[in-house]
Amino acid sequence: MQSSSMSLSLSSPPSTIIPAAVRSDCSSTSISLTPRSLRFCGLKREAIFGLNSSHCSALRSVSSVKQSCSRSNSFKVSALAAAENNGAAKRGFDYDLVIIGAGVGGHGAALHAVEKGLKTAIIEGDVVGGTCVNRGCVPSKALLAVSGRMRELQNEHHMKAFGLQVAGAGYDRQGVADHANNLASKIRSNLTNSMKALGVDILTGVGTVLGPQKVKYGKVGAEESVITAKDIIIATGSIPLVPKGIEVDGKTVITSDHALKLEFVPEWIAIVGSGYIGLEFSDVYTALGSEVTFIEALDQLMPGFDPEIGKLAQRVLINPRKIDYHTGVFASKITPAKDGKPVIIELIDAKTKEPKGTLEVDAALIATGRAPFTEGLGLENINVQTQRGFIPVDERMRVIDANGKLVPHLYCIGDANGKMMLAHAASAQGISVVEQVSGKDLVLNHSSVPAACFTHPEISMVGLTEPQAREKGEKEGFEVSVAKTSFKANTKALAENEGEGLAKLIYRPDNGEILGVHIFGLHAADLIHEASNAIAMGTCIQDIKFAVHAHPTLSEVLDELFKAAKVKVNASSPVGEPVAV
Ligand SMILES: Cc1cc2nc3c(=O)[nH]c(=O)nc-3n(C[C@H](O)[C@H](O)[C@H](O)COP(=O)(O)OP(=O)(O)OC[C@H]3O[C@@H](n4cnc5c(N)ncnc54)[C@H](O)[C@@H]3O)c2cc1C
Ligand SMILES: NC(=O)c1ccc[n+]([C@@H]2O[C@H](COP(=O)([O-])OP(=O)(O)OC[C@H]3O[C@@H](n4cnc5c(N)ncnc54)[C@H](O)[C@@H]3O)[C@@H](O)[C@H]2O)c1
Repeated sequence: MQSSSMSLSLSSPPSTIIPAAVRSDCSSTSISLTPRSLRFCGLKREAIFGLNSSHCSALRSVSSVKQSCSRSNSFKVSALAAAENNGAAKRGFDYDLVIIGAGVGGHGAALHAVEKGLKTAIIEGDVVGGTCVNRGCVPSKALLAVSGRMRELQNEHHMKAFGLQVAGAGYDRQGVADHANNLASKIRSNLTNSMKALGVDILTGVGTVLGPQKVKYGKVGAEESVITAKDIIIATGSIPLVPKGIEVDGKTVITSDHALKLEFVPEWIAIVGSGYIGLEFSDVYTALGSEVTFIEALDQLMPGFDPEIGKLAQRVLINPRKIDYHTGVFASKITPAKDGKPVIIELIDAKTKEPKGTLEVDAALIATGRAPFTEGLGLENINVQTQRGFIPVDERMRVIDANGKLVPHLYCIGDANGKMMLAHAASAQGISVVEQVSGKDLVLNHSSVPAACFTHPEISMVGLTEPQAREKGEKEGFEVSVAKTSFKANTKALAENEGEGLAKLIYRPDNGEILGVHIFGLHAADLIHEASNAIAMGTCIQDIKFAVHAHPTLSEVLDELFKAAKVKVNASSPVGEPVAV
């Protein structure tokens, strides 16, 4: 069984390297560069790609915004030129770049490749958009948008506090399901059209790596075509992981693939796993009237989150809702409902494996993690062995073979490499590969990649949890401090009657380096980017605390947070050689 340990905490962040081109672009300059000016100057891509504190000083000087902006214009020109002549690959290959898998990772890589002037093809064996668009982020966020509104309309106390009267809220299940499905279709065609418009060749069928720089594609059993490419990216994603002993019938025992279709709303549903998928669906189901029972193998709910944030989330998202839970237990056997009998779940103690009783429920959602999808990829043709199912890669997403050697010109991004199973991480990894094959060494700093759980309220995070930071501090010999601010003191949150929330900063008091930020509260998923961008750009607390925030906004929660940190007087910024973060 694949464990669910493919969570954020286990990914090993690579060393961060300042790209040579950025170093030299920045060194001849004299004006101050803010995040906003970076964005206007076409440097954003480099900026978000993990420049850490050591790069503060390099980025603080750029010759002139005007000069840099003309650089940005020339990027645009080259993108247009590339779209017009996506027909001439270099050095006798059919393509400069072939991507296998048109999920968000493949899509992000394809668009960037065209911008860089690469003749690009993408091979898709199913539908464009992959998990995120068709069976993941997009439809789930449509359901969560509905659950957020239902929750609000049903909360009489909340409405009364505004002076509002609502006569009772109801929903049409098919209407809700249609909203999710329509959104997925819309985003899928947006993605397809964006690639077509830029001249990416979309090839249909299963892609198989035949050898270095050679791929075949086509329908299994039908005629297949062979193409060559200077570089190949594998972006084949993942599928739901169903532990042994669990029988999924797609009706009463389901995975997220089925749940997103919302074919029925059970009165009582057991959710196996209290990670991202479990939590988000508990928000949806309880808002639509279901009772939920969590079954979680570890000793606490939401084990992947910072423990303090997890505790608060439990107080707000679990305890007051129609949710109960069993922790420290495995669902060892699940039998779907049949012949008038309910779904039967057999529980065992996660440590001793002793039986822990049986549950009878209307439905069970299996949310125990995701397994990488590498079937039919032909990894044996290039001597690559998966590790726990994942394709092994180095920090530059270069594929490593069974002998520990790099496979030339072969990369793997997104869920299939298991570094960070998030849509934006897949896309960012793809962009970093395209930069590399275009001659710029750009390594994604995974510690700067934010994550969010879209419950009501939301949870977001970037970097290390407090226990992880303390462990690192102990090992490397630095002190760790924590600062916190509450949403209760924020005018905008109070105006919205949403004062329940906490932001937590984990940092080094000796030099002001931000190690992690965790937020629970209204719009936490949007608020986290100030912190993640600060980590990516190496902005230290002693600098960011002077940034100005509009009043009254939720962003003032972070303003207060950075101001609450106690960085030692005369702390030197962690400037120096590029370091691993
Ligand atoms: C319910 C749910 C909600 C989620 N919500 C979020 C969220 O809110 N935010 C977030 O960041 N992430 C979220 N995720 C995770 C996110 O969906 C994934 O991290 C992301 O889709 C990974 O992208 P990818 O490109 O690596 O793979 P995928 O999106 O899985 O795409 C892989 C593509 O490759 C194709 N393929 C596979 N093998 C082959 C082959 N041999 N030849 C040709 N094509 C092939 C597949 O058909 C698929 O289209 C969610 C996931 C789920 C399940
Ligand atoms: N908002 C988002 O960004 C978002 C939303 C949904 C999914 N995702 C991505 O999808 C991936 C999969 O999500 P997920 O929630 O399935 O996985 P997860 O790894 O987040 O959580 C799985 C949970 O299941 C528990 N578990 C595993 N096996 C079990 C068993 N047999 N019995 C009981 N409990 C068990 C684990 O301890 C863990 O708490 C995640 O890695 C996440 O990155 C992201």
